[in-house]
Amino acid sequence: MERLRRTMMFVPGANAAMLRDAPLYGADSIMFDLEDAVSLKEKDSARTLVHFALRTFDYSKSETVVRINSLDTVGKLDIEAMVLAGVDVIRLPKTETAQDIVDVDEAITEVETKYGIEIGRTKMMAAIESAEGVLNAREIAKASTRLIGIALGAEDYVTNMKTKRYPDGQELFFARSYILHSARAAGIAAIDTVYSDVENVGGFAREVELVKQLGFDGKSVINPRQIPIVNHIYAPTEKEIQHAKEVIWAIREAEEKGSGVISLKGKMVDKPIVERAERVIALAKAAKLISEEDI
Ligand SMILES: CC(C)(COP(=O)(O)OP(=O)(O)OC[C@H]1O[C@@H](n2cnc3c(N)ncnc32)[C@H](O)[C@@H]1OP(=O)(O)O)[C@@H](O)C(=O)NCCC(=O)NCCSC(=O)C[C@@](O)(CC(=O)O)C(=O)O
Ligand SMILES: [Mg+2]
Repeated sequence: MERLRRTMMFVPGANAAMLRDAPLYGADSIMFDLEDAVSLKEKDSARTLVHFALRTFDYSKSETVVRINSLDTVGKLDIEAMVLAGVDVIRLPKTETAQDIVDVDEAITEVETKYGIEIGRTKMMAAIESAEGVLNAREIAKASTRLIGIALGAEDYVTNMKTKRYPDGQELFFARSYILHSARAAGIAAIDTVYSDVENVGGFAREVELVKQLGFDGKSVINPRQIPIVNHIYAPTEKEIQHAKEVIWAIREAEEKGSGVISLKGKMVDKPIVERAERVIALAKAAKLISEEDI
């Protein structure tokens, strides 16, 4: 079953208390930041802190992600420390081209080889935060077999586009759509950007509704208070769960009879409908609306 990534919570790498408490909030992925949330003079100490946090604290209920600095600054040092600490995913910020991904992939391979770690164990994701990055998203998404997803970084993106973020998100429509299509074409996850106004719960909820409707797997969040809002919006309704169960029961019955298509209450049920039903069940299990054994 595909891993759920409804929430990917940024945790500033230089903040020891936040690193310690991060697993308490139930984010699907915890994203330790060594890039923009860390000042230049704290880069080395943040790297050491995150390395030891990964080796010390129990993050096993979440996927661990580290946002590194670019390779032309201290990115290689970040990669070595994080791969050695066993991080699940390295996130490259401000990805502009497929070559950026190939370069990070090679740097990871070098470290895995040096320390006898299985080649390919460390996964990658790319954050796309500029016009150039968006236009190259299709190639970026297919640039490495390590890639588990691509994400929009809207604060940098709107700056590059000489605009700002508006409540209705129209300025992000092309970037969101293109990133989403690129991810789907490559068979990887698409993660939407952060919503920086933590106090604006209504605005955040509207944005989550929109990106869920578009098809994003989930959203980057910056504060634990945003996690239950995303989980609530991504949770299927009782009616959706019941329908998904009926679809799966119907297709199981059809398969027993040697058929891949069946009619349920007058509507055709085939492969894409079954796939959607399976995602509803996975989301319902993650939201603990049904038990693991239920279906
Ligand atoms: C926003 C705020 C200052 C609010 O503080 P407040 O203090 O008002 O928060 P409260 O709610 O009062 O906190 C209640 C309790 O939760 C703890 N707690 C809070 N946040 C926590 C957390 N993240 N992790 C663990 N613990 C946390 C806190 O320590 C407290 O613990 P305790 O004291 O024990 O009760 C704070 O959240 C925060 O710093 N967020 C992270 C910001 C960050 O990482 N920015 C960089 C990534 S974006 C970027 O770079 C743009 C991007 O690149 C993005 C892209 O690429 O997508 C682009 O271009 O768009
Ligand atoms: Mg950014």
